[in-house]
Amino acid sequence: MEKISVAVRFRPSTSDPLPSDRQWHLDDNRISLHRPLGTPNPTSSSPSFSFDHVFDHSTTNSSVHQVLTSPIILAAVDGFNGTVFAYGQTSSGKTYTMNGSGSDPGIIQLAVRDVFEMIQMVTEREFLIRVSYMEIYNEEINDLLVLGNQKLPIHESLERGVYVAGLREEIVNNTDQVLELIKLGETNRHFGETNMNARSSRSHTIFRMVIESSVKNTTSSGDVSDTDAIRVSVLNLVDLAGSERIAKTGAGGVRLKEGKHINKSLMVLGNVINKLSEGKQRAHIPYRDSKLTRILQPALGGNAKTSIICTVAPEEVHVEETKGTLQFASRAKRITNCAQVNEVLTDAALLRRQKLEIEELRKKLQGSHSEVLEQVILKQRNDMLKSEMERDKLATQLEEERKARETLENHIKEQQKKIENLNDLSFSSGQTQNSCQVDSGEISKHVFNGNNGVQLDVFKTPNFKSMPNNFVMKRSVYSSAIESSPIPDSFDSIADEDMWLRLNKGLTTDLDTLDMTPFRNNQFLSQDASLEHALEETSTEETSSQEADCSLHKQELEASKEICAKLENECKLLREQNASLVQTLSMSKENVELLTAEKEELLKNLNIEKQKLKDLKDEIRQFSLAFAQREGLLTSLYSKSKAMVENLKSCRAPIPEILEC
Ligand SMILES: Nc1ncnc2c1ncn2[C@@H]1O[C@H](COP(=O)(O)OP(=O)(O)OP(=O)(O)O)[C@@H](O)[C@H]1O
Repeated sequence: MEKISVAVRFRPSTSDPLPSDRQWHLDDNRISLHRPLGTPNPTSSSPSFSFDHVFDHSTTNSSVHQVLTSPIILAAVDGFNGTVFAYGQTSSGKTYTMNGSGSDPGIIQLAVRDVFEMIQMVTEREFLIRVSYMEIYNEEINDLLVLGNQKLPIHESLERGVYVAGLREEIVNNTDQVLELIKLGETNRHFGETNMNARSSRSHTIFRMVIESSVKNTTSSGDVSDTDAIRVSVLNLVDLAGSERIAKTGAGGVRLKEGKHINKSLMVLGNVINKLSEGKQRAHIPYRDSKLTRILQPALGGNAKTSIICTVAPEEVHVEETKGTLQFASRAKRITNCAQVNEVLTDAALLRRQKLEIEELRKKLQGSHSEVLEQVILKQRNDMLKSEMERDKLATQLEEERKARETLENHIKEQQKKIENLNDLSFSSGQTQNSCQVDSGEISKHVFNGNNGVQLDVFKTPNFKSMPNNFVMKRSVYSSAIESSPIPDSFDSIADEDMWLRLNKGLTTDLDTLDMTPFRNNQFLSQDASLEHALEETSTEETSSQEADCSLHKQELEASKEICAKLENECKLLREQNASLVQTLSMSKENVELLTAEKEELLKNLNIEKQKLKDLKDEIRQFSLAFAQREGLLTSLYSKSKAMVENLKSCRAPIPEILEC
């Protein structure tokens, strides 16, 4: 952000001051109006003013340029827009300042010379300079370089901003070429004689230089960098028509009409300056109220470095107009512009940058796609591992269940066997009981008969051999009953039952190996029968309990079978899931391969495009150079031809046919 630079320039007086005259006093950069005898005028209507620069009547154009406009020219060569305009009442020296005289070249000439000198010094860039020259006459835009190219419209576009459509732009290569064009433009410009100025500008003129530059030898790597950008800056050098009082200028007819247009457009300029000087954000600035302000819009509060030279007449007769100019200048001083280097991209560079952007986006897209794929694959792998672990766990559970089932089955088998055995035992014990009853009858019969032979039969060891298993069971029950049996009277050679029990407690022994007393034997037999009965009862209880156990185990087995079936189903599902995951994984891999192939193909195409672009750019550069040369030649030929025609006309010599054509 920078303020507009404002200078005030006093032209030399055209008449000697009278003693009664108020006079402008210049002190450094301050201006104040003094009464006769040099005392400052104390009235508030004539305050003192200060500006960036104040030039007195003796200052040359060259000095003004040095101080005020030279920095703007330098900035324009660097790519900043620049505008210098001269503002002031009629006959105050605007045209003199901008166009100069034979001995004192004006700002325009000096600026043109500076531009070419400066671009010579910038060796690392190549420049293309175009110039145009237009006037706003009676609120119409005319091309000063092409006769008849008049009433040009103002257009606006995003790329070019506000521009005059159809305005001729000449490509120029040196100062002389430009000066020739300016001379040509001057001949087409509207001047008129008024009471105030014998050669009064009746139009606002805008001499414009468009300075384009790019870095020489741009990189061939195809990378887009700052070197691909082209700087395009516009330098406007404006000579405004002067505000005038009709009474003073004595204008009438055409001059009056011109004067009205001039004053109106200057008033709009004043309004724009006023609004801008207020510094209100978002305030409406009436740029569109005149063609002048519309064209100068970037220079007024926009993207440009701007200097205003306010020219004033020192004579007492013009004091009010001078005050008005100084007030205008004071307001303009408050305006802030925001200049920046204007860089544009060539079509080729734009295309290249866009291609790169697309490529970057594509890479990002592919990157993100492959990242997503990788994540999917990772997730699938994790899922697969999880399901495998679950499957293993389930398989282990299944195995355990199987083992448990087998154990249960074995247990059940054992239980069943036991039940069968118990059944057998109860059956056998029934038989044994019967046989015992028969034996005891026989015994009693034999005992009562007193038959020794029979006695021998009676003392025969009972036959338990047919149920050895049952005997073990019987023995255990039997042992508990024996604990309370009385001690036998005599032991002799017969083994005592208690002794036997004490000695053989819990052991399976064949009773056939023992000798027993007949009484004891008999007692044993009767005890045995009761024991058999107890045993039968016990085994019935045990059987029923074991049957209950068995049914419980059966239920458990059924439940276990169900769990097994469930687990098998889950296992099957997991296997299926696993298979589908493997399939998805392989599909993802295929996708990745396809994308990689596509990417490679795109890269190949991109390289081909890059090469094409490079070739195209070379062609464009060559064409531009050839075009510039051709334009230069044509312009100089045109200027020369025109000069010859003028010469011939002045000599009244017949015009050669070739030139007439
Ligand atoms: N600084 C100066 N030194 C010498 N002569 C000057 C100076 N300024 C102006 N003059 C002379 O004053 C006269 C009027 O100047 P000029 O035509 O430049 O005024 P102007 O402001 O352009 O007027 P208009 O608005 O009518 O075109 C001219 O003859 C010019 O040579």
